[in-house]
Amino acid sequence: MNYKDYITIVEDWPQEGIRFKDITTLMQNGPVYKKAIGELVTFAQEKQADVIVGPEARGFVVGCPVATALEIGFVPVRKKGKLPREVISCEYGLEYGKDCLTIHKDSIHPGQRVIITDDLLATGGTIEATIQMVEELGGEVVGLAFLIELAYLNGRNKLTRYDIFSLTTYQ
Ligand SMILES: O=P(O)(O)OC[C@H]1O[C@H](OP(=O)(O)OP(=O)(O)O)[C@H](O)[C@@H]1O
Ligand SMILES: Nc1ncnc2[nH]cnc12
Repeated sequence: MNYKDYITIVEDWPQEGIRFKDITTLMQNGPVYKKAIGELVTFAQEKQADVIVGPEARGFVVGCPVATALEIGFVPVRKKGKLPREVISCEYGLEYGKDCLTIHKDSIHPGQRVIITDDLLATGGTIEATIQMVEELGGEVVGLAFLIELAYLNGRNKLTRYDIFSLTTYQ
């Protein structure tokens, strides 16, 4: 399966110079979406994940189906001001801008094996911030799983301690 056939590249969006990888066209194709999620499920299963963590918003469309397939929990990481109970937070930089992520303080139990999922690894800022919060709560990050990796932004270099799985890579 060549997943790139189902991902749409949008030039100069959301700003000039960015080649945006739009996964909505992949998600619209039921069998392809299912196959993509299935590959991430296999990775999470091999890693014996206890819980899946995913950052808003596209991390949800990847992480939630993986969690339900494995019958394990899903923990949302959200942008500041969205989670209703006590949180810890972490600032991070993006390919286009910067932001602050949060996670509920009681969402991860010490020693839990955590897989972090997202649609795309770019600079690695989002995942680095997510890892920092999961580890602060005592979780063990046993793997990182993506649909897409943008190799030219070198996100991997920030994440050398972790096992990374990506379905398709753009050079
Ligand atoms: O590796 P990085 O440089 O951190 O970039 C990758 C992140 O950027 C995008 O999310 P975005 O913050 O645009 O939010 P969205 O999912 O709500 O669209 C994408 O879904 C990843 O989470
Ligand atoms: N080029 C890109 N396409 C889609 N999502 C992104 N998130 C960060 N960079 C991105």
